[in-house]
Amino acid sequence: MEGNVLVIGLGLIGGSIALSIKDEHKCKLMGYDLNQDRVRLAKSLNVIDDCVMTIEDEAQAADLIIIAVPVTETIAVLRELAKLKLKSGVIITDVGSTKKVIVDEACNVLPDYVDFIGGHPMAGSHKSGVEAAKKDLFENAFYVLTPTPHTSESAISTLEKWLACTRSTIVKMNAEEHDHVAGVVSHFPHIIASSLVEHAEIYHQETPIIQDLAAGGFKDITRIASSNPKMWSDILLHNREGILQQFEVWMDQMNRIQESIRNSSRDEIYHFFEHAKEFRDEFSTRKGRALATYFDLFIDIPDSPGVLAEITNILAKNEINITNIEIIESREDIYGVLRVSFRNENDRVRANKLISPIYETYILQ
Ligand SMILES: NC(=O)C1=CN([C@@H]2O[C@H](COP(=O)(O)OP(=O)(O)OC[C@H]3O[C@@H](n4cnc5c(N)ncnc54)[C@H](O)[C@@H]3O)[C@@H](O)[C@H]2O)C=CC1
Ligand SMILES: O=C(O)C(=O)Cc1ccc(O)cc1
Repeated sequence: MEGNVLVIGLGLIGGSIALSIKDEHKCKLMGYDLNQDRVRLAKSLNVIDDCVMTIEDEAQAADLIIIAVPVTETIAVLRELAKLKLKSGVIITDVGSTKKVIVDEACNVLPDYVDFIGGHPMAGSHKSGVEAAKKDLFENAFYVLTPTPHTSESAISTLEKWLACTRSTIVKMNAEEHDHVAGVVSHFPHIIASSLVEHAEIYHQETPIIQDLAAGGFKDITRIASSNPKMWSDILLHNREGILQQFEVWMDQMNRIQESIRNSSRDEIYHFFEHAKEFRDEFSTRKGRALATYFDLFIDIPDSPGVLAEITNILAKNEINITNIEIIESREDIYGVLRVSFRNENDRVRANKLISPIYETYILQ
């Protein structure tokens, strides 16, 4: 694709889309952020071709505008864009984690000659900022678009062509459906993750060793509690009604398991875990990966000096980039497990071919 692209909001998501588009399309990629330091950082990191000091400067020349700011700010940006004389046929999209309020506002304020299509790449991280952006962030994740019955087919198809570079799986649904689904798999779980951390904190005051012993499962289930509190407050207030309904269902479920434990009802407790396990185990066999773009290779390593260097050297010599590396368990008497994360499936497959003849490797599906 060719044209002028303007990304408004140069954080984790805006930065990642900008990198991906810049890598694939012959376009001029301009970036704007309320925080001018962020714009300059994005320029020095080569995330954008040029800095924009006010939205007016470039919005009027843009063929594609991507709004990648917190959801309440998205409303303010839409109102600002509505005051400008934009190019006829310009496509405006956003990346917000909620859709109904945003799509309704876009329909209300934008003129008819502009095509707005709500968007939500369902992948990311608890990190923020352009410094955490990566061009493969959305690879293999779902990317939801929420056209309305009035959205032109040609605008949807043009946006899909622009976004093909993300190598995500695009799915279309209406904004209400999106908010319901995102509420269940993303918004509500963020509340639970943070409440588990708060729960531990209550006991930690009397028993400080809790913080040291919190490991494995607790860390996995609460990783997202380290996300940006401002971003998540905005999301919950946008999806307020849906979230409130889910509280009812959740409380009911908690009451039921509490009751089963109170009655020492082994069968009911067993079924609670069994049922959850069965549904959870189905996730990994389904195509596409929502909310995660990690390509991990697990390697059994002896706990001896030089092993890490050996593995990273092999990968470096073969020009395979590592996005993360972590020793999961390392004790003197047993093998440790190294988790090495890659940008994409191809890198993981290549790494596995190189490492598996030397050490035992695993790929968890
Ligand atoms: N973080 C994640 O994993 C995901 C986030 N999202 C959505 O993407 C959007 C952006 O999130 P992140 O990139 O994570 O946040 P971020 O905090 O990394 O970046 C947001 C950027 O927007 C800028 N900004 C704020 N208000 C602005 C305004 N009025 N005009 C211009 N710039 C403004 C901030 O200075 C910041 O640089 C949010 O709507 C969020 O719901 C969607 C998918 C995943
Ligand atoms: O860190 C994680 O796993 C996330 O949950 C990332 C995320 C955050 C917000 C979204 O709207 C979608 C994905």
